[in-house]
Amino acid sequence: MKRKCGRRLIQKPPALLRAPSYSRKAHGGHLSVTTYKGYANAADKISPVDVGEDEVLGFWDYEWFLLIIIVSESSGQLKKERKKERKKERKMDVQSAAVAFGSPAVAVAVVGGLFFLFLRIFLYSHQPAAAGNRNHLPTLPEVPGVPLLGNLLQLKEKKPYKTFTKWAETYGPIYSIKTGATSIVVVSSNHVAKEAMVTRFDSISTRKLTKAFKILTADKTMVAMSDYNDYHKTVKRNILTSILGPLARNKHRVHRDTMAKNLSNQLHALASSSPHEPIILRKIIQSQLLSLALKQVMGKDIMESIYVGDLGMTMTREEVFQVLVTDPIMGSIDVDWRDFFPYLKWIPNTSFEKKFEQIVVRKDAVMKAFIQEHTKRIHSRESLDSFIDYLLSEAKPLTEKQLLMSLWEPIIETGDTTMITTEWAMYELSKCPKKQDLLYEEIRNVCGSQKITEEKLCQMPYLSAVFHETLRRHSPVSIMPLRYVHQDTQLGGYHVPAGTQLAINVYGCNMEKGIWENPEEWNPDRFLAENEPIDLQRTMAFGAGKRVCAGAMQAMLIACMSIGRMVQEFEWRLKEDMGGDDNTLGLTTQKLNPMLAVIKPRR
Ligand code: HEM
Repeated sequence: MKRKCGRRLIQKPPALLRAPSYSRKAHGGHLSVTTYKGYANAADKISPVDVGEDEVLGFWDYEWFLLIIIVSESSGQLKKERKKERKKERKMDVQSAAVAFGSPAVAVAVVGGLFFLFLRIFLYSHQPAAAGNRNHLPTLPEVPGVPLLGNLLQLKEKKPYKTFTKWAETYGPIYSIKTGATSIVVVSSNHVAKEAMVTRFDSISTRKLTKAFKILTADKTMVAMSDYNDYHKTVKRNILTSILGPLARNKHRVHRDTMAKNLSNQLHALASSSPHEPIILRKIIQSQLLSLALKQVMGKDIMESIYVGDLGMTMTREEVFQVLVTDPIMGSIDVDWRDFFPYLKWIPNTSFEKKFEQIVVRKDAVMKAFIQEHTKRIHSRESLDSFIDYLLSEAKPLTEKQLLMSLWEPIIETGDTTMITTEWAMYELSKCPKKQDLLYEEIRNVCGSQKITEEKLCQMPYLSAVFHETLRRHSPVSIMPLRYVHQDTQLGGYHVPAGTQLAINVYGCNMEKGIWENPEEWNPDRFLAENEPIDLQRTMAFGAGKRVCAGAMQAMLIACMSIGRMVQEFEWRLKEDMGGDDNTLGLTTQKLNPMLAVIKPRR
């Protein structure tokens, strides 16, 4: 068969060679392929734009044509030749072009490129083995894959937690897979996950980030993505002292109370202006969480919009949320094939890098605009007592990059996972009126005619059960950011060699049949059987051990107060046809379709 050369062939592989690919549309649980086109131009629109099928190559397209790309990218000489050839004759393939044009340089480049590639693969796969299995423990069960690609072709979803969970039924709670040249140990059991995060922490305390995460986190400059080292301890102390620790939480109580009040006011306004129209709860919560985070971090919320000087444009609150929270979260599930083939990292993947750099440029531009606003307030001698004031005065000086990341981190952490939990909880309660009634009864018994307050939360076991069951059934972080095994260790009775990556499949842990009865069912009652207060680490949703979520208490207070207040004041029903809609989107498990609910104020 005569092959056609260049982009067309790469973009449209023959049907048989195409991997059983994911759909490119964001419907019915499939993935959407979006790009952030035009970010280089400051005046451009912010929302991600759907692009046509031919414009974007999915990772699976790349797999099959990896070798072609390698050969062609491995030589600058070849690149030039190819450009010339494209102009002259689009139909010729690389090999035949070398012969047809009689260019020995191209042929040499092709052979040289291949030789170089295979040498690198050989050297990579013959690296000295790790220290060895001195305890003679069994080696991990392996999920069979294919040479070179390992299990990549079996991982069709970008968020493979469901596939990992299915494999656990065959290969057990801990097994190993290969993604290209990288070995990953997957843990889908509560017990083994805790062993990894607590008992064996000393051997698994670092991270190896994907290219996307490296760019987004300015190479581990965030608390949550850093290695466990002195930098981590400094920035974690900062965030605990100023926002998340017990004293800081008390200080920010006023902002959480204001959030609950504003949420209620906004819902009442909507219910009275258009009582039969469904509301999109997500938008309202996002706006309130942005206010709360900005008050904690910068000392002040923005009004309707903010001028972002570096981009030369004014952004609305929704656009700010998009740039600071949604774009980075949605962007970070994108895969750079070089993550799977470290010996190929010398090959440029400029479109991928550019896309992430643009996300970072816009995020940093918005954060700088907030800092400028704050500087004006310093000059006008306002009394200031927020996270930025703490970082600028009391804490160990940070570089500009570290300052920007430190300020941004609580905004994205507050804006995403807490919103996801609250939306899923309200979705489940709206779907099941009986459970909603039980919660309403509890609130009425405890609060009477008073508004729900944080002090009352400890008297409401059903509300707590609703929160924890939502974290279990819809774990916002379905797979923990990968950890790196930096010295030989053991897990679940198996030998785990240094150099392995570790994926803790939180979704799998929370679907473990031996621990949870009918795990697919959302049923808060399962937490009521326990007589003691619910352990925050019971569902693994916040992680465990030294890297356990530092914002768990804040998340619980915000989510429980919001859920409680919304059920106390309104009756919630899903808009028709919204049932059975469990699909998710993004790095965290945001509902694919925003919840649409009709609300009726309670008397
Ligand atoms: C329901 C909401 C939340 C969930 C499910 C959640 C989940 C997690 C998880 C799973 C980790 C551990 C990652 C790992 O071990 O690799 C983590 C870490 C962290 N989270 Fe959260 N989180 C939530 C809300 C928040 C909030 C609101 C904040 C702060 C504003 C926050 C701040 C942090 C920080 C700073 C860390 C890093 C802790 C460390 O590495 O020492 N989280 N979170």
